[in-house]
Amino acid sequence: MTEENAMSGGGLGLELPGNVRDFTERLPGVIFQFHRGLDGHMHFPYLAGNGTSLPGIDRDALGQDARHMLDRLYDDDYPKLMAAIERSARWRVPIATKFRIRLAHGRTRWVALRAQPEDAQSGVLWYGLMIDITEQMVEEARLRRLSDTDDLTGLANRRKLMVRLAEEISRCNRHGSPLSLMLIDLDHFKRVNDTWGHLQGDQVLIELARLCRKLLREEDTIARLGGEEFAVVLPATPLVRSLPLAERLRHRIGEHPFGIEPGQITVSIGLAEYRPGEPRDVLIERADRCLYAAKHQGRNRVES
Ligand SMILES: Nc1nc2c(ncn2[C@@H]2O[C@H](COP(=O)(O)OP(=O)(O)OP(=O)(O)O)[C@@H](O)[C@H]2O)c(=O)[nH]1
Repeated sequence: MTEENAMSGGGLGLELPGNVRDFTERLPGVIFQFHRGLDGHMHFPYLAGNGTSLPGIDRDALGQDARHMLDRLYDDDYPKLMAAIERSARWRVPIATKFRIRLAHGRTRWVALRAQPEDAQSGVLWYGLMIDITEQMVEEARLRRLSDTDDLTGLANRRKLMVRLAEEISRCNRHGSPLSLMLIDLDHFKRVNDTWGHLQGDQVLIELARLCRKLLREEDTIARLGGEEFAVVLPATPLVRSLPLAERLRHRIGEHPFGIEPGQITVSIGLAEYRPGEPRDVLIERADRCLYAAKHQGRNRVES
């Protein structure tokens, strides 16, 4: 069978436009054969497509050595792709993965790769395709940001906080590192709204978020749980360190003008340190009980 016949649409009577090379070079992606030899050497015996996903990468060089592409992968993505290739070679299962690649002029593109392995005389041969999915990934990241963010303050929202807390708890249980959870609630916020109006109330919430961001570390996740309640996840922080931090935060908030006058805005804070093995909700309940105690004992205070 000639190359043309093989691609001619079989019994459907469809004619391939032009020759196969013209056809493949117009595809909005790349089709390829990828070979890994018994000695581990990798190369692309065949590579065709309009190449939009690979500008700056010399195709002829890839025909000799796949490293010309693999060397451009992001550090995090390289081991992921290597593991996918290894798994596919060992179990003869298809590869379905995606990775980021650095192209000419500092550009980064996301590439989706699908490939089917076959036994080859001197190793494994994959037949596959690569498609540029950068736009889709950018849009996904935008939507994820939206669904993780509190509209008013730009902080993480409750959903995001729960995810981060679960991640940090699992890290604690694995490595035994300390973790604190801080719940912050504005005192008499209803009075603030009633006295200065809801818009000014909103400004207070925005300013409080800014102040927390400024006073806390980059690794700390600050979230607005809703209304006038906030939470902070403090990784690698035992109570002996989070307690003075909470006191400092409370103090700084109390003396901040907030566009009204200093002393009008105060917060109550409940603080709890994670106990290894404890479920997430129990930690939250303990911090919440401390917050309740702080309110009950007169507000503008920290309880742990
Ligand atoms: N401006 C503004 N106010 C909000 C928002 N969300 C909740 N609030 C107000 O926050 C107030 C919360 O009132 P309460 O739950 O009684 O609590 P509080 O007045 O802060 O009293 P304590 O918490 O007991 O000190 C209500 O007046 C809500 O309307 C918001 O997004 N913007």
